[in-house]
Amino acid sequence: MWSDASVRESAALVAPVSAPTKKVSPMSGFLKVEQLAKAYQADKPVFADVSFTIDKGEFVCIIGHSGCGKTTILNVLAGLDTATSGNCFMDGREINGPSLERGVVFQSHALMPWLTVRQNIAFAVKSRWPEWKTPQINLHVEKFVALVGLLPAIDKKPSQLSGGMKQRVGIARAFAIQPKMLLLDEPFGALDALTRGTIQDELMAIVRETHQTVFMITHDVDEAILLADRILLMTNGQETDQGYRPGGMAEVVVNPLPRSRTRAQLHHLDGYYDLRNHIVDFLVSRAKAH
Ligand SMILES: Nc1ncnc2c1ncn2[C@@H]1O[C@H](COP(=O)(O)OP(=O)(O)OP(=O)(O)O)[C@@H](O)[C@H]1O
Repeated sequence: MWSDASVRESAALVAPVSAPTKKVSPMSGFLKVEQLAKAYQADKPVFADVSFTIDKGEFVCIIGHSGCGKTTILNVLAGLDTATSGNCFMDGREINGPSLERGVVFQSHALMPWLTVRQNIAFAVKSRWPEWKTPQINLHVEKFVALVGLLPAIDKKPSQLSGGMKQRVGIARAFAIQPKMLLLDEPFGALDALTRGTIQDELMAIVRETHQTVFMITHDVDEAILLADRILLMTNGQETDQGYRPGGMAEVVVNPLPRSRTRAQLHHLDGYYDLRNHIVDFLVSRAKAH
């Protein structure tokens, strides 16, 4: 899933803001996904009839077994892939290509190895605001590098950074273009547990502070419970006695835990185990991985 990450990310960074389109959606919500389907084989769609909305400032995670189509949905939202049928709208406009209105972070950080941290982020900032002069770009870059605690490494190249630091740069870059929406495809998947926890905390703090709208793929149930306001549960496509049934959205779970939750106290909160068991039960008995 990750081999084409740098191509996808570069496309997302350099593409112009999508032009307005005429289609208007009847559903409410900042992001609207309507009856999305993707089929590589016409008779066996990976998923079908996927509809959901995300409100402004909401953090939504999607969970499902490998192959159910999570990355495909994220790529369609990023404008890097097209659905076989259905529509996606953000802020009233149809998504029909990559746009700097949507920041994307992949599992592999997809930094340009020949550029320093500052230059990697400045590249994105210049694409977003071509009229800005160098001092303004530098100030802006420094602000977001500081946000992820990387000022001491700002003039280093990716090869001089640890995996966690590189992932922080990717997050700083996504935030620096001040997108209307952040799309995160397992951004912490390649990190060790300790680093992952620290960056989860940082991401949560920045998201809360900036009221960022986020759509994130994760395989980690605790990560979803910590970060998400709502968790989308997806089933895999499967053969049944009645024939092939495409994958789809089985359930949308609202996170009842207080938004002020932290990683350290999560396990002590009322409702945590009920929520966790519900999601794990879904994955074990209803999601049907192949
Ligand atoms: N270009 C392609 N051609 C054919 N099939 C594809 C293509 N891209 C993805 N698929 C298939 O579509 C299905 C969904 O892929 P996708 O990467 O969206 O799943 P996912 O839920 O993100 O999986 P993972 O959790 O492993 O990343 C998989 O069965 C995959 O093999």
